[in-house]
Amino acid sequence: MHNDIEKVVFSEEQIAARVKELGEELSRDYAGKKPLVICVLKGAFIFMADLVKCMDVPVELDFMAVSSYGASTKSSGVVRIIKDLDVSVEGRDVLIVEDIIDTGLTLSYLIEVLQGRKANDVKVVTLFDKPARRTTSMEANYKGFVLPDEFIVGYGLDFAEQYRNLPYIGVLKPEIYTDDAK
Ligand SMILES: O=P(O)(O)OC[C@H]1O[C@H](OP(=O)(O)OP(=O)(O)O)[C@H](O)[C@@H]1O
Ligand code: HPA
Ligand SMILES: [Mg+2]
Repeated sequence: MHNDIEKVVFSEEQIAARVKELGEELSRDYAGKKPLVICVLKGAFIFMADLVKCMDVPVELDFMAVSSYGASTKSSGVVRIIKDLDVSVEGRDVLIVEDIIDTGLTLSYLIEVLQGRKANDVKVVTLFDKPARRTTSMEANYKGFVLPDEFIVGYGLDFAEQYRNLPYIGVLKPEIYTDDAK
């Protein structure tokens, strides 16, 4: 285990098992369709890679980068598009892949943008959901795990751009956070 980690919340094996279940559910629901699967960078990159390997339908992939957290554990409340999609979503069945829904600001912004671009259907799959911190009415269509109000890292999720490569989900030791801990 990494020295900065206080405890492991989900092991690599627990995550893999849940991702497989989500992939199977999505394969059933998208049977006969060709969804445009959108990865919300950077946090969702590992989840997206593992999830689409468990989806047994033809998928097209694209990537979008949005950011609201910077080097803090709290959302700035301002969502910025850093990298836009390469393809048009008009008339497409879009599946947004997120690592985590916290305040819901990132996703409510993204959904509004994609609906404004006339997607046929916009659904959301998130690996983690922290409903206690919601400031919007955002609800995912598919979710992996529901979490208490704890800042997590690993499996794509960062604190100040670190720890994304940990294969498990963990909570950092309190001394790792600087000014905005808890
Ligand atoms: O529901 P919210 O409060 O909006 O928080 C969730 C979003 O915040 C994180 O991204 P971040 O903006 O930190 O960028 P990153 O994916 O590059 O880490 C996370 O990956 C989600 O996209
Ligand atoms: O718990 C979290 N960890 C990492 N990034 C995040 N962005 C929102 N919530 C989190
Ligand atoms: Mg992040």
